[in-house]
Amino acid sequence: MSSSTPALTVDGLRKDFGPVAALDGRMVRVLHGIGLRAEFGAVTTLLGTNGAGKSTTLACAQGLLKPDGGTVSLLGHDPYRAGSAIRSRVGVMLQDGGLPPSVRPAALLRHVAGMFRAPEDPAALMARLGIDEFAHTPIRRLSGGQKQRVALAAALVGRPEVVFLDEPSAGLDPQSRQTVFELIRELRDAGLAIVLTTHLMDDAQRLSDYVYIISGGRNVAEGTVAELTSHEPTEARVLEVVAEAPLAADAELGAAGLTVHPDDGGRFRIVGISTPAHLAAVTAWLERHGVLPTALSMQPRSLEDVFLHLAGGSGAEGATTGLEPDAPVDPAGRRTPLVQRPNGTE
Ligand SMILES: Nc1ncnc2c1ncn2[C@@H]1O[C@H](COP(=O)(O)OP(=O)(O)OP(=O)(O)O)[C@@H](O)[C@H]1O
Repeated sequence: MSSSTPALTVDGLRKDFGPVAALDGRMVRVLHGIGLRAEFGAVTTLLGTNGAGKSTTLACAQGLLKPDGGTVSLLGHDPYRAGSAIRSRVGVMLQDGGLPPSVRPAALLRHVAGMFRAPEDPAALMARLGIDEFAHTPIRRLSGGQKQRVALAAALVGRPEVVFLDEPSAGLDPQSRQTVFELIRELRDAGLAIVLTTHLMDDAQRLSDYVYIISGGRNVAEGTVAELTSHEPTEARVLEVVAEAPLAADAELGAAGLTVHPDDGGRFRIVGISTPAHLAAVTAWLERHGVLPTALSMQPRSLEDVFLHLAGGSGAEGATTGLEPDAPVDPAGRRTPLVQRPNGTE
């Protein structure tokens, strides 16, 4: 990343919600000291499971929510207090769009463009994003993916310096997703700071210059995709063996740190980190069982492998690190499981 002043700096960000009636009126802490930087000319991604705290972090970074601790600097200002001083320089695409249902996309984009001194040409933006096909249909009649494209256009029409995109590919078909990705890369190349959230590994891996993985309202890892997927040389590659033989699971392989994934077609895959010891364990096991694999490969570790490892080996959807993100806050600021009662509240 460049050494110039970042577009966005977040340090030690804390956010509490409540009081929550279901928790006897206690507050819940959802952000526990999040830190991040977003540079101009880069796509910075907040990657996390549902409920990790991505949207809350973005809302604080945009000045929509007041932090309960820590600092946020957006274009050199505290966004919560700066108001109009920075609003025209920031584009925001919210989850669920927040679009007025009875307005038509063309009218909406012309209206939003009219609020800025040097906006994009709404017609050109609509053509680029394929909105012209439904430019005169009321927003409430549009599909989720069509609304998503209108929301993106509304975020970009003012020619912002920083753009916040919350789950930008949600609901898009593959072609629209490709168009949106190309546009995001172009904006990045034109020098904009792009901050996006996603829980989709593929989006993060394809788009990001720098990734912050957050879980339970905390930073758990950060780096470029290359750094995150390869900074541990011994864990940089994933070992995969495919064989056509009925097999469910194997304790011997499990003990060696390898997992067996059967599929419907009677094949199975043995997956693990490609250390020499694992390779030796697998080949010895194959020999003992008289199985000749149809494929044996060592692949680069993907962002998903890193993420699942950090999230405790469960699926990306709903993976946790052991404590729920909205667990109550104890007096010392530590999260506690929901079943336990803290002695006090904040
Ligand atoms: N107003 C609120 N009151 C209480 N809890 C809230 C409130 N807003 C968010 N939360 C909780 O804060 C946590 C973080 O929510 P947030 O929307 O930031 O997560 P996220 O990572 O963006 O998730 P998703 O991918 O599902 O959008 C969640 O547990 C959520 O239930």
